[in-house]
Amino acid sequence: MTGPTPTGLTLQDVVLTYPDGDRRLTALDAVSLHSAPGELTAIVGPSGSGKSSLLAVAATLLRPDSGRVLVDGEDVCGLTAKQATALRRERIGIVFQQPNLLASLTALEQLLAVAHLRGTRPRAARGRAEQLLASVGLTDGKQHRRPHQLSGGERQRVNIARALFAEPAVLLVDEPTSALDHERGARITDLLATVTRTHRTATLLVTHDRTLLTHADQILELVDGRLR
Ligand SMILES: Nc1ncnc2c1ncn2[C@@H]1O[C@H](COP(=O)(O)OP(=O)(O)OP(=O)(O)O)[C@@H](O)[C@H]1O
Repeated sequence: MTGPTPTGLTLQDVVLTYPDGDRRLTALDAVSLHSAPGELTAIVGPSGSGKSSLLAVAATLLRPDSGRVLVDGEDVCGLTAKQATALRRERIGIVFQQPNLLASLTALEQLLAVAHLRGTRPRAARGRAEQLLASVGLTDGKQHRRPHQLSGGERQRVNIARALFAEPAVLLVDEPTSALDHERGARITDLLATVTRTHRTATLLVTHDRTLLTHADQILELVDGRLR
């Protein structure tokens, strides 16, 4: 590529196919996009259009058949499984549809578990975890509650704070509001826009609900694996 190395997340001509009987199904068909640090990019599209596949490729969970995925200018498609795991831990925050929190841990402990995996010193980790939870609105003792003692929206906030713990360059978010009513969904999308700006993440947000996208910097539509 010519010019300066792009920061944030870049996909170049990404093709992804799945086995489909004796043929192959093309889930992503020459997809190119760029999301800069501090930019919220929304991906919308009907069921089966390839949204989850796109996030999986961006997360290095699936390797594309061809094309390139760059995180802060580094091509991540050729990484070994071990390198890809390290990249996800250090550079990529992932927020799944259903908050996959550990039932026995409090909100604070969910973040401290990440800190432990990363080898962050306990005192520094605790301060940072408390600050992050406060920044997503979890104060007044809620940081000491377990998932079943929190609302769906609050659980999703813990999920977002946890994904931000490593100060990732890229934040990937898959239908974060599907289990929430419209108002709570809108507040989560507002929060994602705010953290994208303050943490300077290149954020990809997959959603089917266009009414939640008032804060997106770009909205890309995926149809049959192609971006429009
Ligand atoms: N593991 C797989 N093996 C074979 N085909 C798959 C696999 N995963 C997804 N597909 C197919 O790839 C296409 C894209 O699927 P994908 O899950 O990325 O779509 P999506 O836009 O996220 O859909 P939804 O909104 O319903 O979650 C679909 O035709 C789907 O059937």
